[in-house]
Amino acid sequence: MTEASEARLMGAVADDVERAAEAALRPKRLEEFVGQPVVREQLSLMLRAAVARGNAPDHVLLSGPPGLGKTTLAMIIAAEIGSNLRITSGPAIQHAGDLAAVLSSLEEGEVLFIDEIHRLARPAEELLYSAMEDFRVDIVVGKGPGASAIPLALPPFTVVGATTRSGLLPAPLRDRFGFTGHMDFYSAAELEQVIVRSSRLLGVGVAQDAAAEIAGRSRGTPRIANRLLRRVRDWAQVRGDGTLDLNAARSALQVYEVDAIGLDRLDRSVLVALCRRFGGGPVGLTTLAAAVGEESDTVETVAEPYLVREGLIARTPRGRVATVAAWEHLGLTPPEGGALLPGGGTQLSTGRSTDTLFDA
Ligand SMILES: Nc1ncnc2c1ncn2[C@@H]1O[C@H](COP(=O)(O)OP(=O)(O)OP(=O)(O)O)[C@@H](O)[C@H]1O
Repeated sequence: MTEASEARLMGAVADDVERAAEAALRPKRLEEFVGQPVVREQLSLMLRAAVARGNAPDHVLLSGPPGLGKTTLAMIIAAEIGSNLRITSGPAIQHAGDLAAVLSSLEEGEVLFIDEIHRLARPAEELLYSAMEDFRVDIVVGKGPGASAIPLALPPFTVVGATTRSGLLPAPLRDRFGFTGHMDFYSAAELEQVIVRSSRLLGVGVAQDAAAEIAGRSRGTPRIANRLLRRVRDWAQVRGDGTLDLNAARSALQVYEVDAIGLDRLDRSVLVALCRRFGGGPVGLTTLAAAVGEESDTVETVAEPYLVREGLIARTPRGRVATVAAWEHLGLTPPEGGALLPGGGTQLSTGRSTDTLFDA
């Protein structure tokens, strides 16, 4: 085995370990789900009403950045209505036939979770329209002029779609969801609750100030909060006395290069490239992503929403721009008369939902 393939294999094993660790920490019921009070209340009402009527609930669309709990909520929806969850994703369905196979195997009342639904291939997306609206699909048999469509009735079921890019969903698909939940970044207090709950499940105690420290550096994201908690636990076990205290939290986060406001390597390399290489911008997303050696999609969906929310960068019609706060965060002096937004861009850091940012 070459070094590169060995490294890939190790990466895949590490991913599996992380996924298993994540799965163990997922809340199973709505009442255990921390934060997102609006989505939680709306969903709770809808699910209870559907259960009381004995119907499959309306289709649900969940939108927001990665790691905020969309998959977890899909699992909770199935659990709350006492049904099965079937999981697939937009990129996994390349042909309408793939989707037809999934749909025709659904049983009454099941929940079909389609992750990254904005990445469904167009023919599959069109097939989904009739499946969602009329619980029917037309299976096309043969090709060319001799092709015919055989209608197939489906039992009632519920689609839960998840997307990091709701702006990319075509209107006819978006309209077929009876409920849309916009997931926002979590507050530090909510993340603290997530961390305390997870540490209980991991069988370790975490000091309140350590939980607050981890929460403050988790980029508003429970997945990151749980991941950092596990790294702090590693540090405490290997270099400390096993106690998850403030010293362990700070030391571990330093080792893992998570800075005081939670920016990680990718976030910082985006900021550094923007300020140092492009003089603060404006610069196009593709150029910026190439400069940090990442896919545009990764920069746009993983790094950017949080940097925008923190008022460190702004999206303008001419490209991405570093704000005064970004230069200050990197310990650099902003250029005189550069393309900086007034007020360090802080006007973008308040009151805007993540969805607006994505759709901007
Ligand atoms: N509200 C919450 N309360 C407690 N833990 C949560 C909550 N939301 C998410 N988590 C934890 O964060 C992890 C990531 O959540 P999940 O996989 O549901 O995110 P996602 O939005 O589906 O991400 P992606 O879009 O990347 O698939 C899960 O392991 C879960 O334990």
